[in-house]
Amino acid sequence: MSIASTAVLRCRDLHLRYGSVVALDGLSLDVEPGRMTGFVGPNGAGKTSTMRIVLGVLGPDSGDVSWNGRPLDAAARRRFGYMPEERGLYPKMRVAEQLVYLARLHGLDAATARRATDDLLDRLGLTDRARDELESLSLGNQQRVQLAAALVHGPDLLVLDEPFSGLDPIGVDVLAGVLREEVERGAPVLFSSHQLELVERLCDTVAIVKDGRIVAAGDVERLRRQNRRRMVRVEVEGEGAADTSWLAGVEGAAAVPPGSDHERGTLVALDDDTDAQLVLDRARAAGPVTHFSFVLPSLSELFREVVAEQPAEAGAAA
Ligand SMILES: Nc1ncnc2c1ncn2[C@@H]1O[C@H](COP(=O)(O)OP(=O)(O)OP(=O)(O)O)[C@@H](O)[C@H]1O
Repeated sequence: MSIASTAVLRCRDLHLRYGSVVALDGLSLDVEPGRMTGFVGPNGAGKTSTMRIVLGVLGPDSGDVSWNGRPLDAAARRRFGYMPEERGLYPKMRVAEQLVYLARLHGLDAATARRATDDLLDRLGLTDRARDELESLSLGNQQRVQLAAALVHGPDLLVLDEPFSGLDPIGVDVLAGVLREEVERGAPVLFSSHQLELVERLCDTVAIVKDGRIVAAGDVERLRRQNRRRMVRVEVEGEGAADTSWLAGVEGAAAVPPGSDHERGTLVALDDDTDAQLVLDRARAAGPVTHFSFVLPSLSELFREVVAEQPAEAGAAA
């Protein structure tokens, strides 16, 4: 798709208030072609508000949104696919019928709408549910239909508000596979999520928002590498990850609480001037060291750091 291959969404200096609550406080965000962008941040940080502005559901108090270098207008928005936070399909309508209907609303002719529907139901593993009423499907399958609704007109850009919430691992894999195909087809994807391991696994780019502003953004791997905080993973034979007593007394070294992405051994965060060899010496005193390596922080660790670090200047009443 020639248009989508150069497609870029730019949000610049968005401000939005709900009464006295500052929801967006100068938020700027790019969604680049060929990339899956994860939009993460604490509850109430401004993700849904930003997405609603992109889709024209809300207007910002100030700031601009452009698409391919031009101010975003209604015609361009009709070519976007949106999965809102409040899922809004018809519970009593049959799955395929509803998708065909939505595709026709987007201007597809009947035959094309039916083809697009069949194709999507197949990709999302829902072919055998095509004739069922939406409300008879499990919540996870209803969510797959929601994604189908955002995709049925072959959009130029996808904006998805927590598309993975509540899905089982197979549902996650199915949705992730379809989204990856969409990115490869030429439609960049912006999705919000609180599942940071998932974002790290799926996304090329991440934008971290806090108090209505972006506090870190860019290539996920580069952000992890740029992080100035050094960490080592240490495994001491016979010592469980939870037992970090051997580290006691090493100044400028702190055990990071175990998480699912670093279950083996102990992850130790080092201050700038702490010598990692001191940690190794202490570990060897506790027992044979079976593993010692420097590791990059995970996205979750990065998130905690940038979200905790930035002073909360805005977001409350002004
Ligand atoms: N309709 C509304 N009226 C008043 N305040 C609102 C409204 N919608 C959002 N807010 C406030 O605006 C701020 C940003 O909310 P938003 O829903 O954009 O955040 P979010 O990052 O999507 O949060 P979450 O991760 O919890 O979904 C919050 O302080 C929220 O309470």
